[in-house]
Amino acid sequence: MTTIIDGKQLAKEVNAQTKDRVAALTQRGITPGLAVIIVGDDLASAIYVRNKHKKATQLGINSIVRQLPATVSQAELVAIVQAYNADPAIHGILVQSPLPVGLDEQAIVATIDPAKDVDGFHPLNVGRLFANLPGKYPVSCTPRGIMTMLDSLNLHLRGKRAVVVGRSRIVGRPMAAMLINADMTVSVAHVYTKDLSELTREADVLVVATGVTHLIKRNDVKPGAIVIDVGMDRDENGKLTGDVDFDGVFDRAGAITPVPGGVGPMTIATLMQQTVDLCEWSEQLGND
Ligand SMILES: Nc1nc2c(c(=O)[nH]1)N[C@@H](CN(C=O)c1ccc(C(=O)N[C@@H](CCC(=O)O)C(=O)O)cc1)CN2
Repeated sequence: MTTIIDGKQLAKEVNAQTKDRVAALTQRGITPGLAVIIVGDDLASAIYVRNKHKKATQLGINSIVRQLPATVSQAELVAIVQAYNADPAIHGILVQSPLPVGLDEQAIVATIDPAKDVDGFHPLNVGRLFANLPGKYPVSCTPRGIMTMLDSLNLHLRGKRAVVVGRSRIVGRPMAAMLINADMTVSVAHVYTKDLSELTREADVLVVATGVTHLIKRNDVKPGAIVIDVGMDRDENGKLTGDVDFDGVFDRAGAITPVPGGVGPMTIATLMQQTVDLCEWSEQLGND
């Protein structure tokens, strides 16, 4: 029987733990602080940022949302990041992606203090992840949330085959690194990959993050595979759907994430978890 991996329920469990950790910090006179910078008027980004603010506030995190006009200059944006870098009440800083055309997102992310890089996008933290360095550092929230989902299934990942479809900075690349670090044999497919279906059919764990509606169909999936859908696409009726044809794949997979209600809620829960990690690490309170 196929397991539907309930991201909403798992996010609730992660958030409950985060709330307890925030309460313990608050008792010691420390409140985790999160600064979210959003530039321009992209509707989807505005909704995601509102959801982050709402969740952070519910958990007792001090959340600051800095809304900036699309006309803000690169230098002004860098100055704002630097001010949060210097603010001891702020433990996590993120710049909502995408930024309007004309702003250099990579350059701005590189000005975030790596110890406050709650998205795990700073080149230093990306390098640490890819080198599988020991120690405490933030990593990209969506793939970290997916690793939490895989952990919840109590699988034996070592030596199994993983295929990641998509090579984005936010999901595909860090996902591949985390799966390699979990001792899986990992392939990364992308728009130039030939015979995609031949590759995906080998996957014990298939992660799809392409933005192509229903790219993955029943015959692209190995029977019993774990299928993780990171897609957030709109079908012809405007309904939210994923990169995987859920109805076609459902009874062939061993476990599968729905869209909505799968990976998305885990991204925000992991962001909150990581804000508290950064706060604890800065106070040297975190466990190994
Ligand atoms: N700085 C960042 N920018 C972006 C990130 C990120 O991790 N850091 N990820 C995405 C957007 N994102 C968070 O920022 C995000 C997207 C979607 C969801 C989510 O919960 N989706 C719901 C459905 C929501 C809907 O109905 O539209 C779900 O899947 O159930 C959470 C976070 C790009 N930018």
